Amino acid sequence: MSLISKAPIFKPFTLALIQLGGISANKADNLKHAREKILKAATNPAKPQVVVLPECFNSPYGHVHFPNYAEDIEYVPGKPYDVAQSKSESVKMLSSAAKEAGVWLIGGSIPEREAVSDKLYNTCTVYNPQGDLIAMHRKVHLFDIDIPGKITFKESETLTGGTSLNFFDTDFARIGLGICYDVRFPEMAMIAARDGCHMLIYPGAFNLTTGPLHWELLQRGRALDNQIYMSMCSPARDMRSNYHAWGHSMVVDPMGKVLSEAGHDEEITYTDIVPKVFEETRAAIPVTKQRRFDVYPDVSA
Ligand SMILES: O=C(O)CCC(=O)C(=O)O
Repeated sequence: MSLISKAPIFKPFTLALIQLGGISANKADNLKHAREKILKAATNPAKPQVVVLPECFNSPYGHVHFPNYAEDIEYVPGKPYDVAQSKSESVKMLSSAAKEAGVWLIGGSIPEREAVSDKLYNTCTVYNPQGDLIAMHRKVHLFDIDIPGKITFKESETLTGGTSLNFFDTDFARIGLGICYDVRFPEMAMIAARDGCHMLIYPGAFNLTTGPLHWELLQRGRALDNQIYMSMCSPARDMRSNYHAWGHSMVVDPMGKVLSEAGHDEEITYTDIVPKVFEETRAAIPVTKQRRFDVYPDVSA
């Protein structure tokens, strides 16, 4: 018997992705700018219920920066969290912005330092419209790649990978969390879908080598494999910074159709998420009921 609680009934909602620009070495400026954009998104006539920030929104992206920007969050899943006592200035800002905006807020990601172990993580925190911190995801798969002559990146120089898969329930959907490179691991998305998630939302920051080839393909793949909504939110591209993000924040429906795509500058996109497409896709192409676990020896139902 599954220990996972029953997912909420899927109802329509609107999703805002903040493709944040101007991320600098000044954390206070980054937090101020992110806050302004959250409030701007929430007051748009589209009236989004969920607002998302990109990966590493409060610091420049790079393993050398993580130790200098890391914050102590001390969130224990399932336990109430007292934001007023938090040592994290980013958590305080995100909580107050979610409350003021009255939205569910997926707070991109920030470098986190776990005080007890002194380990660093790339961490996403989630807030309800009352400003409570209600979920957290530490990037599980670290971005360690080496494409000769193009890009070498090694998050594991300073970061540790998370050890849990995470989702949260709103009053209109169950939403699974991941961060950027996590999208390359179909097992993670498959487990989230089988745990009842209606949508996956991953803050991310692809680059100019893998972005053009893989950003859309991976999201459409995860969406179609699992007949689920999928979205990734990137920072805007800044050619003056050391890391050039791909941009193109995106939402894909369960048929694999791209519903919205940003360019590469700062922009907020608004997308309506409609349960009908989720239900119709699963009824028309019933792969979720046709799996042959009897012939997949390494995977169990
Ligand atoms: O997988 C990729 O190509 C990019 C991943 C990435 O940028 C990240 O994990 O931050």
